[in-house]
Amino acid sequence: MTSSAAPASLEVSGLAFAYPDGHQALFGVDLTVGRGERVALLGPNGAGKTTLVLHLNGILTGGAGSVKVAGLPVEKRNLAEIRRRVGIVFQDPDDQLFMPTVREDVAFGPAASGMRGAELEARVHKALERVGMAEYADRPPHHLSFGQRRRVAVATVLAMEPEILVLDEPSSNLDPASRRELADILRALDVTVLMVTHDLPYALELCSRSVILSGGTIAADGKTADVLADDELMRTHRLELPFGFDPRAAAAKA
Ligand SMILES: Nc1ncnc2c1ncn2[C@@H]1O[C@H](COP(=O)(O)OP(=O)(O)OP(=O)(O)O)[C@@H](O)[C@H]1O
Repeated sequence: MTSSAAPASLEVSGLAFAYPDGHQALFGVDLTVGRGERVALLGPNGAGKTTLVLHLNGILTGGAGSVKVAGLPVEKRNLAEIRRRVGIVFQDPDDQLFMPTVREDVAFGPAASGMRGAELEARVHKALERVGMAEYADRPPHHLSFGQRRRVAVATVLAMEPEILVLDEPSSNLDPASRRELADILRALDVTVLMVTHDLPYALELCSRSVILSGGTIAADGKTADVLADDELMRTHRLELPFGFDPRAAAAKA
């Protein structure tokens, strides 16, 4: 990288972390995600994926190594700015939606950062448009379907115009049509994406690059079709494709 190039969206270096009970969940993780990349973070249960994600916006701190978001270190003194830059969409949209209307939920983050008036209104409208939910702005979130609530949860994060969008199991509990609609929405975004998922076809559909985290270390990092087609790698890390799914053929068709 030349000195004039923009810093990567995410640079994790040598990140190691043990929980207070002594359980070591990460052992020296290195991961760089360039601006505009969409990367799937795969791995079996207990691999350390959530632990890694919780370090990206400083919910967890205190381990060894470093995390930088667009060049800014994730440290206590920077947390307000880091939380603006790292948008995490959790698996359950109801963890993120708590206001009386969709509009107020999407406005909450930018308003908390001091945005007001027409600028705030425009920001909210743009975020809702990006997820195809502008016409639902005045609805209470609990009157929406699960898939619609997930899209609004994505909008609450997009409204902060984050450097990186982190999605935890974005396809979970979605019917096939909602799953496809969300994929179209995510593909159309011009934002860096890190997607944690057990849904391997969805990873292939959305992310050209996949990283396997297993036992707290990075076990593979490459083109998604190549990672998924490596039977031994997949078996070793307890990753299973749906019966009959051929990742190379699916990638060629996409
Ligand atoms: N608060 C905690 N205290 C102690 N150990 C924890 C804590 N949270 C998670 N762990 C342990 O750390 C390891 C990594 O957990 P983590 O939740 O990061 O895995 P994961 O890859 O996100 O798993 P999953 O796919 O099941 O969500 C696991 O062994 C887990 O039991």
